Amino acid sequence: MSKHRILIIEDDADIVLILRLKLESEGYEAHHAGNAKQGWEKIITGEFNGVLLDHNLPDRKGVELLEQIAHAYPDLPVIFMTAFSSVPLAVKAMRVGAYDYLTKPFNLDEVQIVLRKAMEMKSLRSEVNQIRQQNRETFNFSKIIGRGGRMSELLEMCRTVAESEASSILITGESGTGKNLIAQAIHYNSRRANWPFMTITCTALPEQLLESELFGHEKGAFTDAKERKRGLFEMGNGGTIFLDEIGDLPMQLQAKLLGVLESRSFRRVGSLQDLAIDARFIAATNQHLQERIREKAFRGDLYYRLNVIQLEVPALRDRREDIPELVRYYQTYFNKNRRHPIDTMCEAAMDALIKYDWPGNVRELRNVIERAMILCKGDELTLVDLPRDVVSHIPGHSCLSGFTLPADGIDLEAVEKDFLRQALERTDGNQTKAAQLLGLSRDKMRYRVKQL
Ligand SMILES: Nc1ncnc2c1ncn2[C@@H]1O[C@H](COP(=O)(O)OP(=O)(O)OP(=O)(O)O)[C@@H](O)[C@H]1O
Repeated sequence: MSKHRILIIEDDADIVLILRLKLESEGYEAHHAGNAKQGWEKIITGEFNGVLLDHNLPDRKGVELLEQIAHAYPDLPVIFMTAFSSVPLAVKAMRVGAYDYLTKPFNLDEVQIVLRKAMEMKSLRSEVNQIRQQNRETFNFSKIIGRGGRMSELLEMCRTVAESEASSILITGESGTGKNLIAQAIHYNSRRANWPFMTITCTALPEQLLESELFGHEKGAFTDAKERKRGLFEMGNGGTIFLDEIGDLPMQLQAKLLGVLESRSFRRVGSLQDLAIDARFIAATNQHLQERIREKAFRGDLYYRLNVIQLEVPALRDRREDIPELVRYYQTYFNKNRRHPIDTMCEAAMDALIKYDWPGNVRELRNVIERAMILCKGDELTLVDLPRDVVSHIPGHSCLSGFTLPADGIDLEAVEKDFLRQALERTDGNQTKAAQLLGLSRDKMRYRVKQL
């Protein structure tokens, strides 16, 4: 690991020497500038991890240079040093962007502690920025596949909603249609992107646990509450709270959630103090909430409160035009783990996928492609690589070849040879075209012709 480079901007040679020795003994690479002009020149030409900046420099006040550095290099931690224990000056330095301050005469251990914390903060900050960047890429709208009419309309709406201030959104659609994906894309493309995206599945927990997951609790609020716990509402403050399977939220919690949405505040279980919340709520369900309202299992008022904006994700069978693009997307995706890529799918197999009803929607399609890529022996996905359910709707699926086995059987090798010969005759010996007629890869065709 390379050493952290620290720049000392200080005109007092004794202090520079002491600092230099201390920094070098702690494994830093120490550099020095004797005035503000030199210091600035070094900063713009060298990659520093931190700066120790004195206030009383011969050519300029340190705090002025600090302001300039903080403006141009907001991620560079500057530790401000002043000879006097001047509280107003230290406050000013912190206000204009110092990471911390030291008053002279300082204890060298203190210098080391402050520097170490600054380096940790800098590396955490760059890690956070990297994760944020990755999330923005992963949850970009362009990663949601489907350019057919219904999907592009929906995605357009999602983009608009993401940029808006809409405080509650309801996403409906069958299981596996991509509600989760859409909720995350909305968050990471909104002004809340740098704040948390908190998610909870309302079916996953018994009522009391769910309540404390959402609201948090005070120490002693119930028997198992050994410590104070921050809930999802508190941790997601500033960001987005995604309530998946909202249709299964117990009635009592529905009333409490409605209270939170209306008052924009909540209380930890066992507390009397209201805490303000500024978050966007996205709820998702694969149930017909209006039916649940009729069954008295869901509150109408909560439904209307959540339903300010409703995004309805179509089932895959209602947007079959997107299937080829999704297949290509997942083939490319699963190719990443393979030594020999499988880039194509025969027409008959694609046709079967387009005609299938996809009760599990995109999730099921993804699994089907993943399985097919594992089972496939050639360089193209074919009907035999698809699960029985998916091909069962093809007429005569039990004999995908379209030929029924005669009662007294056949000579399989003779039949195979015969078909190979017929295919080659029909294509004037062109093996590539003959392979296509037989639904074979070129390699398989070549192998069989050799055997013939
Ligand atoms: N349009 C899409 N493009 C690419 N991948 C998608 C798309 N829609 C869904 N997926 C993928 O399908 C899988 C299921 O999606 P997701 O979990 O978002 O569905 P869901 O509607 O929230 O399901 P459930 O109701 O079961 O929670 C995920 O792997 C997701 O990445």
